[in-house]
Amino acid sequence: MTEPRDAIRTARRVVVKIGSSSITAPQGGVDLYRLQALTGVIAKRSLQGDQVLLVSSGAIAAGMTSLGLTKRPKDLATQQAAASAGQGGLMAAYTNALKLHGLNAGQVLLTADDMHRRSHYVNASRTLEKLLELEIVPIINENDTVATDEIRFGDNDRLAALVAHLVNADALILLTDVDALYDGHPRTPGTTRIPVVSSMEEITGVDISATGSAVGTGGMVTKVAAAQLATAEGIAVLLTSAEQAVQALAGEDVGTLFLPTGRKRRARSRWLAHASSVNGRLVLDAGAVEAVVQRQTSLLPVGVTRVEGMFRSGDTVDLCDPSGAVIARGLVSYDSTELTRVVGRRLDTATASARSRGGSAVAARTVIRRDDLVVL
Ligand SMILES: Nc1ncnc2c1ncn2[C@@H]1O[C@H](COP(=O)(O)OP(=O)(O)O)[C@@H](O)[C@H]1O
Ligand SMILES: N[C@@H](CCC(=O)OP(=O)(O)O)C(=O)O
Repeated sequence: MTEPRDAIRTARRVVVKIGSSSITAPQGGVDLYRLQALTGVIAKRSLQGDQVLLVSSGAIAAGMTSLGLTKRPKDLATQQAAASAGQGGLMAAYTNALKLHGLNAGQVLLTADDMHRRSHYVNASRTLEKLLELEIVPIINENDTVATDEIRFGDNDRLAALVAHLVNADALILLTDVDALYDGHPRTPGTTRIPVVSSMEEITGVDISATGSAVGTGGMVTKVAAAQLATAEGIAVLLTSAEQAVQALAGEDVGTLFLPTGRKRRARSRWLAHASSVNGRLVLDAGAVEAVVQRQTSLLPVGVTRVEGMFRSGDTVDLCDPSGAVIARGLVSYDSTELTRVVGRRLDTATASARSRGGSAVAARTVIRRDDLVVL
């Protein structure tokens, strides 16, 4: 019988995420000792022939010393300045540490837009694939210096899950300053480690609200959300402390293992379901909901009852059932103004109807092709 943690031990492509608190000091600056311990673990796995990508936080915390700060800055501009001052040194530390093992590191800084836009996403995927092919260890972080409050990931746990989708990883390892998810705040007496989570419902009552270290951002909430994102796409997730990284990668019974809850889908579907940004909503009638969800057919104008939001052809829109619940997502082949003129019409009558209603003809066509649709 296979052990659940074999999924981690045997994974060929692994995304490891390390939090700020695990590679920097509480008052700022890179903690070289702990960074080298981490690179030792990554190098061992890489030299075994597996592919490891590292998502590393810590630029802001690393840059605090250059700015003369002893606390993580709260405002965006100072965070960006700290990240700018810190990212170079952080990357240099990784480059030097991996070199000791004969490995090269490649820096990849991503913005939320790189995930939202299909062309950027595909481009990022190509870059990462090339780095892996060349046996260069990708070291990924958010491009903090150009991110604004509205368009930032904010936490690297989500970024790590999206990177795991992007490269179709077999496993995601979230390394932090606590050795596992506990059934309450770990500082509360009597709380115990949760070794395995098979479905997110199992942990709905668990208190994950307390925030963690002085330099970290999301606490446990963002880690559980990241685990949910990755496991939904068939990726096993192991959450543990940086100190237990060796045991975690060896498949030992440490940390919390989140088992895959969904099947691996096509790359395009993964992107549509989790990374693309949604620009509008189409409300469908019951027949169209059944066609899209059960029979997985393309969506035709006749099944659309309402168009909400302003979008262009090629944008992502949510599909809702008559009660407004989102049931699917897809790439729409009409602008919103065009689509408004043909909703509810059969393909053969839509063109004429559009001409009579709007003046100019709209060539009636499929609203969303089945290949451009993902059921949620
Ligand atoms: N139920 C829980 N189990 C374990 N840790 C928890 C729980 N609830 C909150 N936490 C907190 O989450 C923290 C980890 O988050 P954070 O400091 O943001 O880490 P990182 O910098 O690695 O991203 C832990 O230090 C812990 O205090
Ligand atoms: N991009 C930021 C990290 C943001 C973040 O998610 O931090 P953490 O909660 O420590 O993983 C940085 O490099 O400082």
